[in-house]
Order: sequence, then structure tokens, then C-alpha cells
Amino acid sequence: MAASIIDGKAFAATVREKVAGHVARLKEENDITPGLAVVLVGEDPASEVYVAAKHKNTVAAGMASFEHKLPADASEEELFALIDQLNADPKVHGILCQFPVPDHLNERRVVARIDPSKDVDGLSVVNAGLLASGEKGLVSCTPLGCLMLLRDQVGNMSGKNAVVIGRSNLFGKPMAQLLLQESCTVTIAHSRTQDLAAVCRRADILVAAVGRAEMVKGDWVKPGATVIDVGISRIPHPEKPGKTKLLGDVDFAEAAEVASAITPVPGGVGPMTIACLLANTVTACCRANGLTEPEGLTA
Ligand SMILES: Nc1nc(=O)c2c([nH]1)NC[C@@H]1CN(c3ccc(C(=O)N[C@@H](CCC(=O)O)C(=O)O)cc3)C=[N+]21
Repeated sequence: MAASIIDGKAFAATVREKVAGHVARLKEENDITPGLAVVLVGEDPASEVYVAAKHKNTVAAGMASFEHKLPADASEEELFALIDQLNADPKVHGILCQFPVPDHLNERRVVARIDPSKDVDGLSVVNAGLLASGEKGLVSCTPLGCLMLLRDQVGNMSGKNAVVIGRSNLFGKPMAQLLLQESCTVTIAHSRTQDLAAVCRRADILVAAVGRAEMVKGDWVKPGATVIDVGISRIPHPEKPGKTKLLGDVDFAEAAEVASAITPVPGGVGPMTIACLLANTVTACCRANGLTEPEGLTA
């Protein structure tokens, strides 16, 4: 195996430590405790696990965590009333509504209801627009986490060819904007891209976020490239009956023979997502109180 493995779990721990340091300082010097509200509609088991992890990490960083669970049949009116209440609450600096929401609710409308200055998912039209304009907003947690890993791994990205596979508002588009800000030459590839393998082979930085397990093969990777795997597909475990296993979008064994560095799944990008959620909450808290925002935790 040629590539070095990027330890996202360890890196995320350092980000969470930085966050905890800022939180302690905010409490000590300003008597302010950053607060994160997480809203969960319905009883999706995977979502329950994520929300529990977010709560645990928020509390561990010294922040206030407010969990709000609504029944699966909650109306838009009920959900909006809760969001309005959180928007108005000065103890709440960040609001996240866990996705997916039940079918009768519309994610875009939910996001639009959240005050953009508290939108720690960075999903609102305002925050997407600020990012695209090169202005300060809140940046979607997973792309922000990937940026932090890349800055650490690659350093100066100026002039490098970056290929992002996936064009979602949640990941692909903001990731491409961040890489452009780093002066990469950016290509956004997607399901209609012709000869995807050839496009990927030009990438010095390859970021895969398609949601198809092990789609990116070793011969799609340019020798020496840095590969960031954002995919998380849960499949039945091949050896342990009744258990599941996580797979990324990249065929790890193959790609690791060719790349210079690669993120594993699990233990790569995933842990960075929650760390960046905490980072965004501290950033939002500092801005809300007119305080200097932390260095190294923003785009
Ligand atoms: N409004 C909203 N914002 C989100 O950011 C959001 C969401 N909804 N809905 C669901 C997805 C998914 N997501 C993950 C967070 C952490 C890991 C993570 O920590 N993964 C670990 C492993 C976890 C495991 O073993 O199951 C890893 O990759 O090493 C993964 C995925 C945030 N999401």
C-alpha cells in the first residue's frame, strides 16, 4: 500500500479540543455558553444515532445542547413554531434540523425558516450565496471538514486540479466553492458526466460524494493524488450475520495503491462533520455577540 491514511478521527479530536478551548474562554471572559439546538422529526433509527452523537459531543465541548423531538406526523406549522422559538432564543446560537424529514415536510422550506445566522448546517440560500460570493457566512459541516483535512494534508492547493463527484447543495456545490477559494481548478462531475473515469484521472485532489459504494476504482485515481471519500453506504456485513458495515464511494484497497493520501470509511470525513458542527456553533455564537471569531475553525 502506497498511500498514507488520513486519520479523520484523530484530526476531529483536535478540532473538538480547539472548540472546547474557545468555549471555556467564552464562558470565562464573557459569561457566554454557546448553545446548539437539534431538531429531530420522527423516529428514524439512523437519525436517532446521529442526534445522540451530536448531543454527546456538544456537551463534551462544554456547550449547551437543546434536543427537540417532534412526532413523525408533526405539521409544518408545529415545526415552524418550534424553529421560530429557537430563532428568538438568545441561548441558542446554532440550529440544525436533522435530515431526512418525513415526506410531508419540505427540507428547503424548513431550512428557509431557520435564521441564516443560526444555520450551522450552512444550507440556507443566504449562506450558499455568501459562500459563492466569497463573503463570510456559515459553511456546510462536511465540506468544511474536508477543507480542514485538505489544508492539513496538501497545504497550498493553488493551481491543483480538483474534481468533486456529486453536485448536491449539502455537499458538492459548497465543496467546489471552497476548493475554488483555495485557487484550485475545479471540476464538478455528476451522474451525467461523460467518461467519469478519465475526468477523475486528471484530479490532484479527488473528492467523492456520490453515495454509491466503492464506485471509484483504482485506475480512476491519478498516481500521487489526494483522495477524500465522503460516501457512507451501510451494507449487511459480509462475515457477521445481522451486523452492518460502512463502505465509502472509493474502492479503498485499490485506490490506496495509487494515491499519495486517502481518507478511510469509517474514521475519515464522518467524524469531521460533527466536529465542524461544533465549530460552526462557536463561530455563530461569537458573531452573535460581536466577539472575534475563532481562528482555524472557519473557511
Ligand atoms: N441537517 C443535517 N445535517 C447533517 O450534517 C446530517 C444530516 N442532517 N443527516 C444525516 C447526515 C449524516 N451525517 C453524518 C455525521 C457523522 C458521521 C460519522 O461520524 N461517521 C463515522 C461513523 C459512524 C458509524 O459508525 O455509524 C465515520 O465515518 O467514521 C456520519 C454522517 C450528518 N448528516
